[in-house]
This record gives sequence, structure tokens and C-alpha cells, in this order.
Amino acid sequence: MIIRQIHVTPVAFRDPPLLNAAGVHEPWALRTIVEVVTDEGLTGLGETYGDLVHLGKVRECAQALIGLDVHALNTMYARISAIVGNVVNDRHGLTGVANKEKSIDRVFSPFEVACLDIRGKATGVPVVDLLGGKVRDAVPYSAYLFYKWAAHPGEDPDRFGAALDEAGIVEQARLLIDEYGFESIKLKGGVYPPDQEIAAIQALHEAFPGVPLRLDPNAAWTVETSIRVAHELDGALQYLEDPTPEIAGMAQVAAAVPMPLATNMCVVTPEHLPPATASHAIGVLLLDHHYWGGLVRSSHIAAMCDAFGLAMSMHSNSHLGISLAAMTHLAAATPNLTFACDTHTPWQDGQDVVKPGALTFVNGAVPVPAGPGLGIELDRDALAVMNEQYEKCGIVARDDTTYMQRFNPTFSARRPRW
Ligand SMILES: O=C([O-])C(=O)C[C@H](O)[C@@H](O)C(=O)[O-]
Ligand SMILES: [Mg+2]
Repeated sequence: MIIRQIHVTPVAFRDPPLLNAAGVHEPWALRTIVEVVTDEGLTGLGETYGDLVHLGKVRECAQALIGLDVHALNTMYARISAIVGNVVNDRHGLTGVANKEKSIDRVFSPFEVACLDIRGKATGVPVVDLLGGKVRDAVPYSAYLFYKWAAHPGEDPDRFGAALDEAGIVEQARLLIDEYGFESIKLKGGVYPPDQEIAAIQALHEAFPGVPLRLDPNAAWTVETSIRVAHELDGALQYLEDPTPEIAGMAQVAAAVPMPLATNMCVVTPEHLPPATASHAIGVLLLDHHYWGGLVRSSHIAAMCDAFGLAMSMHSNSHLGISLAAMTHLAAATPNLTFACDTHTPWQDGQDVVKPGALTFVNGAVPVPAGPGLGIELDRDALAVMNEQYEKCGIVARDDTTYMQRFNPTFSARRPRW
């Protein structure tokens, strides 16, 4: 199974004005779609970030993988390491520091997923079986709520409407739960002063009794603020995600609060695990195969977390169906991933490069696709349309802060802010 061609296609799709500690989502989100083609005519799919510098590295590395066998993942990793070689400016999407290891892992990931897709197709088994087999038939996801504007400035309101206070957040939760059946809720915070976000969690707790809740302000709070908020939300939160920056700050908060802390910001590469576990900074790690080096390396991280008694959930950035399929196979094969995963899928509102049918939500969970490999099929017409959108949209890298400053020139993404 020799790699003969690799197609790398950047795409853009509509994204609503979702607010976060860094600013607001731009009207278009970017991704890169990777197709690996073998000498036997099998094609495997991968999906990764679409930011220009990252896209350039993905393109450069694709050339270096031609001629390799799809099983030669260690050689692939070594070749990509030699090319990436240094830190790529890749702070995409509030996922903590950029360092050399993480840059390599981010570039390797879509190729690894595509090779696993091919290996599954060649042997007639789903990717979950290549990762050790299913421990669950369907992967639960949470309703991922965002404060949001009714529309991008100058445009008509989108169908989700505005969510600028607790009533809007409760209404948004109802909409997503009615449509997808989610049984857990995550609120993206770090947008408004903490008391406003405490009120939103309390309103959700009242409106959806018994439904597990998380709050994620993306390190917008000081240690003191984090401890205060955590005590006010005792009994309402399943876990508190990245209240404050850095492992040392998280450890101070963790020692003083009643609920576990989760992260996709202070532990983002293997070297962060020893200090985080030694200082008991976190109780939950949010896995993300897009920057933890693909599915197999993510499984290794999960095994390490198991050894250190850490629970797991899964992180997401705006993504399409290839990512959702890969996330679902990985989560289904990860025994200690017991918390519902994050997904931005509802915000993409049906836009996809994957043909409909293989990925569905049943009571908030995605049944693991049964077909060989990832179990999904690329929609080439949709890929062409989204690639054209990429060419025309004028955005080359995600920049929530600059976009926000167009409408609010005094906005600062400084963290911690409160
Ligand atoms: O859990 C997280 O930190 C995220 O999902 C980061 C994302 O960038 C999120 O904040 C977003 O989409 O704005
Ligand atoms: Mg987070």
C-alpha cells in the first residue's frame, strides 16, 4: 500500500459570530482536507486546520511522504519532524502554547488519520478496530453553547439568534438539545464579567436539572477569581475548564476548589504531563487528535492519563465531518474517555465535505460509523464549492481578536482579564 498521491485542499465554510475570550469568530472558518491515494487506488481522508502557515507545512510534508507505505507511520513522523523542524506559528483556537513538538504533531495528524482510513478500507474494518476496538457503540457529545451576536455585522440574523445574557443562553441550549438530544452542556465563557457567567450557569442548572454542566473561560480569570467562581458554582458544575493560565496557576486553583479542573490549554504536549500530574493541576484532560499527533498518539496519551488517574473528555475547534468521524472512532476506543466530548458540529449547520448519512446524532451521541476505515465518503462537489469559498473569502488565518477590534477597537484579549 504505497502512497502515490496526496491532495491537499483548503476549504472555507460559514461560521456564526461566536464569542470567546480571544474575540469573535469570523464569518468563515478554514480547514484543510487531505486525501492520500495509494498504488492500489484506495483513498484515505484527513482534516486539519486551514491557517496559511500550517497549510504551507502540510503541503510541503505531503511531497515528502510520496512512496512510503501507509503502515510506515514512524518513518512518516520522522520525515515530517525533519521538515517542520521548528515552531510553526500555530496558536490556532485557544489551544495553549505553540512549540516544536506540537507543530510536528499538528502536521502529522491528518496524514496519520488518512493512512488509518486506508488501512481500515483495505482490511474491511472500521478505524475503531485499529485502535483496540469499541468500548462504546456511540460517543456522547455535549451541547457547546456560545454567547453570540444575532448576526455578523451588516448581515441578516442567522437561525440561532443572539445569546447575550442568561435567557439567550438557556434558549440556545434548548434549541441544540431539541435538535441533537445532547445530555451534557458546555458553556464557552471568558466573554463577560464572571458574575454574568455564574448567572448563566445557574440559569442552565435551573432549566436543565441533572444535566452535567461545564464552563470554559479559556484562562480569562486570575487564580483568585477562579477560586471565587468555583465556590459559587459548587454543585452546578461537572468540571471547570481552564479557568486560569498555566499549570502553576491551575494547580493553585485545583487545590482550593470542589470540582475537577479540565484543560485543553495548559497541557497540550507530552512534556506538560509530568508537571501537571505532579502538581495535581488537572483532573480531566481534553484530548484532541489534531494537535496530539493523530489517533494512535492520542491513544497513548489516554493510556498515560489512565496511569496518572486523569479522566478524559475531547476538545474541538470549528470542524467538518472528517474530523467528527475521526473523533468518534478515537473516543469509542478510549476506555477512560468517560465525559461527553465537545463538538462544534451544530454551528456548521449542515455544511460538510462528507456525504450525509454516516454521521448522525442519536440522543446527543454519534454511533460509530460501521463502514470500513472512517466509514465516511467525501462529497467532491461540496469540496469544490468550499474550496472556491476559501479562494474568495479573503481570510487566510483565524484571527478572532482583530475581527472583534473592527467593531470594538478597545477590545483586548489579555488573559487573565478578570
Ligand atoms: O475548549 C476550548 O478551549 C475551545 O473549544 C477553543 C475554541 O477555539 C473555542 O473557544 C471557539 O471555537 O471559539
Ligand atoms: Mg477549552
